[in-house]
Amino acid sequence: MSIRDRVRLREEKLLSDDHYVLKKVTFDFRRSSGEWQTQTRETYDRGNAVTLLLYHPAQRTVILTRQFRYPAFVNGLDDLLIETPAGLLEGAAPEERVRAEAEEEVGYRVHEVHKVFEAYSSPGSVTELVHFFIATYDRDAKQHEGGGLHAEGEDIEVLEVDIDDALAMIDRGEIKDAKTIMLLQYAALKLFRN
Ligand SMILES: Nc1nc2c(ncn2[C@@H]2O[C@H](COP(=O)(O)OP(=O)(O)O[C@H]3O[C@H](CO)[C@@H](O)[C@H](O)[C@@H]3O)[C@@H](O)[C@H]2O)c(=O)[nH]1
Ligand SMILES: [Mg+2]
Repeated sequence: MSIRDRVRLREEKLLSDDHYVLKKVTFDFRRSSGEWQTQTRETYDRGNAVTLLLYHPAQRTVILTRQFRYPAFVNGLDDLLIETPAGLLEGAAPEERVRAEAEEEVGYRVHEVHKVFEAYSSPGSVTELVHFFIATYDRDAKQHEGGGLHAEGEDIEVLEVDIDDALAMIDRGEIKDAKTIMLLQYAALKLFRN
C-alpha cells in the first residue's frame, strides 16, 4: 500500500493567494491501526528552493551572506541573519537557479555545482523542498560585490569566513539558520577533513 492509498482529500480551501499560496486542507488519513481519521492542515506553498555552500579547500574558507529577515526579526532576532546563498526556484531548474543565486547574492560565477542532498525545510506546514549544493570558488570566480536585487528589497552583505570560525559561530548561536548549519556540518564532515 502506498501512502496515496491512505490519504483521501475531502476539502481544499484557499486562504490566501498573494505572494505565495496558503491553503487549508481537510483529508482522511488511514492510521497505522487501519482506522480512518479526519485531519485539517494548513499548508504554505512558496515552491521549492536551492541553497549553496561555496568553499575554498586550500584556504579553508566559505562564503556566507548576512541579510534582514522579517520573520526571524519578528520572532526574536534583533540582528541580520547569516545564511548560505539561497533562493526560490520560480520555475527554473535547480542547477540553473543555484548558479544565478551565487552570482546575484554573492557575486561569484560558479562552474561545477554538485548536489549533496535535498530536504523539506519545515514539513509540518510548509511544502518547500530545498536542494542543497556545494561548489568550490577562488579569487578568479569573483565577478562583483554581490548584494542581491535592489528592486526585490535585497541588501545582502557577503562574508568570507574560515570554516572553523563558522563552526564556532554555530556553537555560540551566531549562526541560526537551519540550511546554513546543515551545509556547514556537511563541510566539516566531508569537505574539510584533515
Ligand atoms: N513582495 C514580496 N516579496 C517577498 C515576499 N516574500 C519574499 N519576498 C522577496 O522575494 C525574494 C525571494 O528571494 P530568493 O533569494 O529567491 O529567496 P529567499 O527568500 O532567499 O529563500 C531562501 O531562503 C529562505 C529563508 O531561509 C528559505 O526559506 C528558502 O528555502 C530559500 O533558501 C526576496 O527578495 C524577498 O524579499 C512577500 O511576501 N512579498
Ligand atoms: Mg535569497
